Amino acid sequence: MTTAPGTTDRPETTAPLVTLEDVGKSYGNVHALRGVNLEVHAGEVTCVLGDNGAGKSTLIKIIAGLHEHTTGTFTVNGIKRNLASPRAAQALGIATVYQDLALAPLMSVWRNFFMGNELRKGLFLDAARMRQIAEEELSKMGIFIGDLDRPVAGLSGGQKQCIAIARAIYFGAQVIILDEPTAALGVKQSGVVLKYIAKARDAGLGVVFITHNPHHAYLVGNRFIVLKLGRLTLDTHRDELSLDQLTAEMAGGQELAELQHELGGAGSGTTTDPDDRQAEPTGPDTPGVHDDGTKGEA
Ligand SMILES: Nc1ncnc2c1ncn2[C@@H]1O[C@H](COP(=O)(O)OP(=O)(O)OP(=O)(O)O)[C@@H](O)[C@H]1O
Repeated sequence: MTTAPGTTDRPETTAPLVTLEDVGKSYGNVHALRGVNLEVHAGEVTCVLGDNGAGKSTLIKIIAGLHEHTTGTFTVNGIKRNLASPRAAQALGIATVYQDLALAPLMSVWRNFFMGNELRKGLFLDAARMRQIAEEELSKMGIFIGDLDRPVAGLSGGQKQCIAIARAIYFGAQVIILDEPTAALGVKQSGVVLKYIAKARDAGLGVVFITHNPHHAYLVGNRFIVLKLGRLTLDTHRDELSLDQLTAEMAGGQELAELQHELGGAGSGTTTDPDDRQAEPTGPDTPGVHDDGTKGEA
């Protein structure tokens, strides 16, 4: 399985590739993001965790050039930006691998690898060169697919994610944003993808890894931010955070504790009447959750 990032060194002497400072985004009167800070450093994985509706997609879309932020500053390589399109983001070395991958299922592996960047020899596609480069690049990343003429539809979800990641790296990404790349995968395939995330990190890219899964995040992450209803509820470095703490944060420690109290009284009928709290058990604290409900040890 993927090894956790080997060092706790923080290469913060290098300037961040991407910085968001106090960034907000509103859709009309819906505040999807407020006051978000985030840094993406070369050779690090920044994990963005959060429940449905937390604002993860909005955050990706700002960095990927799909939406402009409404407040705060967004900086790429030290220059303030408001990216007008995904092409503008790509030109700055920011690549995004979406869940649906934008692969053409019936086309071959090598055609997909070069999709939109085809090599030509005169008027014709230079199929031999594209096939050869795709093979070399995939094997550099330790991805062995066999026959690159086969359509990508026949590949596993993990292999498809890896092709999309390798393609982004080959075409010059410095920052790669991965939108829940393990969400639809089983344990084994998730492991394959996590390995390539670690490889991209070790190759010096700045990786933004969006996920619901704290276990996956903790295997490869250097920095962790948790979003809840558009605000940051956690922003920390790996050496200041245990997996248990990250899991508790994701599970919504306080809410879970409250829910557990409510459900604990289910035998006498579920009620949220505050007067009923007198009947709550006065035994030991809820396992796994501290009084403040956030960073308990399981
Ligand atoms: N185009 C839009 N117009 C209006 N509201 C939007 C739009 N896009 C997102 N929102 C709202 O912004 C908030 C954050 O949504 P967002 O999709 O960024 O969350 P998310 O964390 O990616 O959720 P999920 O994991 O379900 O994709 C939600 O309340 C959502 O309804």
